[in-house]
Amino acid sequence: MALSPALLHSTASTFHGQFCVRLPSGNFSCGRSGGLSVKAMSSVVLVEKTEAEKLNRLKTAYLEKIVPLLKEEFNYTNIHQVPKIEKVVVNCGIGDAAQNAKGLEAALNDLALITGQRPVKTRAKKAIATFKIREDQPLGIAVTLRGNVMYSFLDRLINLGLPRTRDFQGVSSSSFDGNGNYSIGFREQSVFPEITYDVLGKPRGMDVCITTTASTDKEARRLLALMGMPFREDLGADRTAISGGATSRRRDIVFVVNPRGANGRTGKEWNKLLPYLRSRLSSDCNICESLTSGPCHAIDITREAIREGADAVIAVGGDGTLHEVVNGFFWGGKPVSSHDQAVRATALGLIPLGTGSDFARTFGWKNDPHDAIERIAIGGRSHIDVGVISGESGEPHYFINVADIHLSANAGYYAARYKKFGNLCYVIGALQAFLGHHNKDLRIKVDDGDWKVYPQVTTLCIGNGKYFGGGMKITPNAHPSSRNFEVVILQDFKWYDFVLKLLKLYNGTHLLVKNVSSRSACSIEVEEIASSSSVFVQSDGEYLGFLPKKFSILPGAIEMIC
Ligand SMILES: Nc1ncnc2c1ncn2[C@@H]1O[C@H](COP(=O)(O)OP(=O)(O)OP(=O)(O)O)[C@@H](O)[C@H]1O
Repeated sequence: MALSPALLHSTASTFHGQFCVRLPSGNFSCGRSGGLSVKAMSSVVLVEKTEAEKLNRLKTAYLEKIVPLLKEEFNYTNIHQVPKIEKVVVNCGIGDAAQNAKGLEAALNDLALITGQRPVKTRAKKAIATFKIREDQPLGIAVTLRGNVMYSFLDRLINLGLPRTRDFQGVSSSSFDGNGNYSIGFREQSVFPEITYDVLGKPRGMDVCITTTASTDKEARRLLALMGMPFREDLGADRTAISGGATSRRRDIVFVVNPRGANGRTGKEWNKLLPYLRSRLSSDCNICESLTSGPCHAIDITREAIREGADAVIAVGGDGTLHEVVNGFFWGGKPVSSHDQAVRATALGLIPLGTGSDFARTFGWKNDPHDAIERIAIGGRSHIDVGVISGESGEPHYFINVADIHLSANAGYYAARYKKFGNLCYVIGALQAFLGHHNKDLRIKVDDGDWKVYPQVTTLCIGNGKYFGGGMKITPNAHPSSRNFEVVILQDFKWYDFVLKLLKLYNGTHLLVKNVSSRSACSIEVEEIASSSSVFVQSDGEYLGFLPKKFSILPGAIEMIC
């Protein structure tokens, strides 16, 4: 089951959503500036208009962070398909309402204090003599919340009410109604800080029904979990800090740092970044820093971290470091798993600090490590696809961004020698690769189709991500959560074609150019027609040997911190 980190964190002391309430008696209960202001004067409760119009922080988190996450996770094509909370109905049954007018009034005031909106009385539809109920007799109270008042209530319910519940073990995932609506019952309303003991009348239970626009319970559960709803299953297996102080667990995060990345810049940037990273993450996370000692060391560090049950392994460096960390997620053709079956799957994270850092570009991530740290702090996860390459012999090899064959692979090989020139290294590498380059006839089999001959192939790229070569948008329609690759083949290109079409290659409009073809595929096999063992293959910018090779997609193989 996908586990669900909350996107908001708060404790009672840091919470800013409390109401400022004037009680019927004329006393004020505690409130803060910045919270939603509610007046409860002589039985009339009003949310001040200016306050009600302010954007609630849960609503902001929903719009800015949760909507994109859900859109990607459930592959919604339209923003209107993303589920949202439509309304929250809070109701409270009062059996003795007819005999106890004061009790009814007290319950009305309590619910008004908690929700910020005046409840209505719910009445009997018909008389039942056995229970001494007359028609139209008040039996309870209810309030329907929408908009900002609803978000404000939900925020306090999740971050204050639930964690203050006695012996709280998390809420049940089975209380969905099959149509994406969720209900929770409370034994006492005193879990809300607005109800002080001297104000508290008779302890009363209440039911909260959350109506969402989700069409399935799974989507609704994910929506609520991202809002911070502490589901019991997540608490059991989750090492993530769930919002609300009482239930927080610390995450173990392993940072795999390549100090030699970007010609040594990664190591220097990392040292500057560490104090900020510690101050931002150490309240919720155990931070483990692991510097690589040489090529392939990141693979071993990652495997070890996953076996030890790390919540996330973060690659700090370029695409080469990310590539090694991704390979560390697998061993002997299978995913590596933790010794402890109860912990959630280890997520992959990235602080892009390399020369090209092309994988990050697919997600539109800026080259700002502070943004990356923020993503790690929030901890939102998405399943992403991974490519697997198998050859004639040896272990399968994994890639996350782009695998490519022939000219571009040669260019990458040469570019590695000129990393000190930054992104210019790819241009120098490409020029050098052209010296002595010959286009090759290749035989290609896509998915379960027939083998076909592609004459004069200059380069063939298999994209899980969109970019390579320091920002060249080579497979513009690829996306790591699409469950397939985009394969782009350039045929019969001369060196001057690259010069003339360079701009198109960088901005991703080259697919319309003559001798360029593109298609999606879940697997592709490539071999030379006249075997010369000279057609070079690289994956994520790393050397991988020669053809023949088979490339297959592993849909949703890794959870990535996005
Ligand atoms: N301690 C180390 N000393 C030397 N090389 C290392 C060390 N640790 C890792 N490496 C190697 O450095 C290579 C390049 O690292 P990385 O991808 O992080 O930087 P980059 O090449 O500058 O960035 P990009 O790949 O995004 O262009 C990797 O292939 C990795 O094997």
